[in-house]
Amino acid sequence: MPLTPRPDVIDFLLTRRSRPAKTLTGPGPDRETVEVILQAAARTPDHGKLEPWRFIVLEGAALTRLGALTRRRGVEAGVDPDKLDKHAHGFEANPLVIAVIAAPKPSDKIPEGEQILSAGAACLAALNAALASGWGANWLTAWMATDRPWLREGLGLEDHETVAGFIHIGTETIAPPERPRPAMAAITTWVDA
Ligand SMILES: Cc1cc2nc3c(=O)[nH]c(=O)nc-3n(C[C@H](O)[C@H](O)[C@H](O)COP(=O)(O)O)c2cc1C
Repeated sequence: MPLTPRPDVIDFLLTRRSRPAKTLTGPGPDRETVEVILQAAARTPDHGKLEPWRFIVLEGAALTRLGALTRRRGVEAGVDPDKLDKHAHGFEANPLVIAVIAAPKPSDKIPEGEQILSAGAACLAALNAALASGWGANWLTAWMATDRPWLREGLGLEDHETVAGFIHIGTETIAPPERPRPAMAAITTWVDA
């Protein structure tokens, strides 16, 4: 028996569009909504059920603290000052950020690369759940996602952990124009023999 078609979901997937973090403002979603977004993120294909990801929800003073850390550590790390301002501003100006942590587990069977792919899938699921809940959202990384001193001081990550994505969530101020999408024929090969 075929699955029940969900044309509303297909329509969402074919029209979804991130909202740039720099265009988001407060308020952000309430806790109940964030919990639904996290549940959607955790319902992600995960080979071997290792749960190679976890979530850190950042709000209020935590975002102010991470903005200040980004400015301080970025200067130490030699990041371009204009870029640094953009990166810090993303924390300071957005009401809520979910850090999706890639936390690969030791396994003889599941390669670490597959575990990182699963963390990326969790990022997209969180992003799509936020958009589908009516919030502006953007998946960002930048240098902070892999900078050990930033990750240790900012989020208390262990050495094997990195940030697969910072999912910035807030209220949309302007709808972005559509951006060019791939020419499907150029990226698709049909093989029947
Ligand atoms: C892993 C990953 C990291 C990203 N990091 C950044 C980033 O640091 N800065 C940025 O401007 N866009 C970044 N992007 C791009 C945006 O999230 C997004 O692809 C773009 O805004 C268009 O999204 P849309 O296809 O949902 O409209 C990143 C995307 C991915 C998949």
